[in-house]
Amino acid sequence: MNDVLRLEGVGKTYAADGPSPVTVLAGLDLSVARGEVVALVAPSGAGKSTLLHIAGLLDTPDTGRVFLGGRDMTGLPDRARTEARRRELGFVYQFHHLLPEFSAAENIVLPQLADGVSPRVAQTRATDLLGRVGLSHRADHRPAQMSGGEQQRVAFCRALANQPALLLADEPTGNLDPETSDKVFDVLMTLVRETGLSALIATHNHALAARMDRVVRLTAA
Ligand SMILES: Nc1ncnc2c1ncn2[C@@H]1O[C@H](COP(=O)(O)OP(=O)(O)OP(=O)(O)O)[C@@H](O)[C@H]1O
Repeated sequence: MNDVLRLEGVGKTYAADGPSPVTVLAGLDLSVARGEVVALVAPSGAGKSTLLHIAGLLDTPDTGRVFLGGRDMTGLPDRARTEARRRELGFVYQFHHLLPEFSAAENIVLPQLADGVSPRVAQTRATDLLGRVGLSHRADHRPAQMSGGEQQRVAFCRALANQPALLLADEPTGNLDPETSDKVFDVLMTLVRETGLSALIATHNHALAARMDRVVRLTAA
């Protein structure tokens, strides 16, 4: 079994016990193979964020199962889910969410220290990643001293610093102008390919989606 992520028959209904329940996902099957980059394309409201939250172990489905690296995550206690999330997943969002009072390098180092990586190894990884995204010269800059595209490139480095098995990205270049978005997306794809990472990347941009290995379209449940 070579899937990094597998969702089997996943369903989610909000306020299932309320007067007007909203079924967002119903019987959804989805998998990401090792080394595969999958685009998730969905009209607004179709459940893209809900799906990424479930895949990212931040939310639980009402029905179905979630496997990470072949291991069934369904029904695991919160602590085990948090542990799996930290060890196996990297997240990138539309906004960078970098810590404003720390430099680019520190933003990449700190989460690693929290995960028990030694300061020397954490610093080496940060230096390597910043070099890969062309930001060696910005290592000591704080987020406010960088452009939007640069901030997002640092966020990519942070997501990869713990060497996750799977990257989950929600509109990773969605807040950038089209030209910058294309360039920054190139950087992300190069980084993903060079590291052999598997990824599930949500985007509204069909041209970007077409550059991934496979496109999964989500329709309203
Ligand atoms: N906590 C909640 N309680 C009730 N309904 C919710 C909740 N969260 C989301 N929904 C509803 O579920 C549907 C899907 O939400 P979701 O955020 O997954 O959509 P999305 O596809 O990510 O949309 P967008 O691309 O616009 O961000 C929406 O109709 C939303 O109103």
